[in-house]
Amino acid sequence: MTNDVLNTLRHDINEIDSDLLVLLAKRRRISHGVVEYKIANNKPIRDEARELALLEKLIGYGKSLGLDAYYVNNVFQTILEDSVLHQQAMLQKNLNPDALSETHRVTYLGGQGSYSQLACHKYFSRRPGKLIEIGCTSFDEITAKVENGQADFGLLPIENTSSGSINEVFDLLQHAQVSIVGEVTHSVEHCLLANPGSELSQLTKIFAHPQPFAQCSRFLQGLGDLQHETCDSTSSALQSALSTPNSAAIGSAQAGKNVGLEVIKSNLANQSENHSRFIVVARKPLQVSNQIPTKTSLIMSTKQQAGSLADALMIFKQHKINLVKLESRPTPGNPWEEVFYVDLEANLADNQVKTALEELKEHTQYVRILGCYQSETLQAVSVNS
Ligand SMILES: O=C(O)C(=O)C[C@]1(C(=O)O)C=C[C@@H](O)C=C1
Repeated sequence: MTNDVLNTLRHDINEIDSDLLVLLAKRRRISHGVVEYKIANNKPIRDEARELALLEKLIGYGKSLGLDAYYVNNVFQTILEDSVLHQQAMLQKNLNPDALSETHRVTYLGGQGSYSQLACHKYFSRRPGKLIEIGCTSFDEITAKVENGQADFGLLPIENTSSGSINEVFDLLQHAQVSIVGEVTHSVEHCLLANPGSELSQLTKIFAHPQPFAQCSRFLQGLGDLQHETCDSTSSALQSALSTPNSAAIGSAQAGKNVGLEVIKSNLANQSENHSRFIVVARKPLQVSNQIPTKTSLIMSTKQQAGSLADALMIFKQHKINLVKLESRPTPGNPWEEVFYVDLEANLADNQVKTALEELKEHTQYVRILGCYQSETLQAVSVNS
């Protein structure tokens, strides 16, 4: 095949890809129109029966065109997720017009290229407005700036599929005067990044935030006794790698490219599906529409007697409230006493939930609602193909 033939084929592919983008943008605009109907008619945003029918039809049609079911399903699940999350964000904006203003001042950990920045861009891409980014060097600084009004929102990583819960953030939530108003998950693809021309065998030192170190522990063990230097954020790890000979940093390929570092090894995380979940905090709670999947997070300490945690959890069962996360942390100043973090699939505006939370007070020493927010961890509909 000559170069000319390759160029022609690539030109054709480029045109098709552009056409696909035009169609995707058009589809998204139409889906925005559906929200108006759903607001006017108080219908849930998600219609799983419609999604299933749509996927089955598309998979069937795809087969007739020689496209396998797995491929078609994956592509359209992504499109549907985008559509649902955009619709939800629009509905929330409609319900909280003052709180979700045209300018979002957002604090997050690190600066250019940090995973928190990527998650921030993802979250606010669905919430149009001017984004003013405030990179911070600690989780405390992130919440302090929200508390004192220097920022409208703060983004905090709360858990990761490889390294588990981020305890520092759970502990911070015990005393921070903020409300959880949102969540976003972001896939974290760790790469080893070094100055151009560097080789793995020449490295003597690796810079990273403690989280990437934990999430890539198996790969790092395999490298032998290289020096590990922990940094405040991925952005500062990248800067250190840039200025230190024979060193590398752990970060995303995009972050490396932004500062002039090259990928010398990719897919470093212990789990191939490495995702982080971030919470979005604000000074005041937001109202959450009953038309969208909602989570409520709370902290509670139970009475110091046998069965008190089980009694507290039974209340959720009795009220048919699904518990999606339960985490325990020590209570500061009270050794061996635990405080429990609970995530529920529940909306605080729901009477059933209000009753359950009243009953919960009878079985606990202390309950504090951390926030009620739209759930962005969507369960995809499953298609038999
Ligand atoms: O058909 C609808 O009700 C829509 O809102 C559109 C759409 C889609 O993007 O296709 C989005 C969300 C629903 O869960 C189902 C389908």
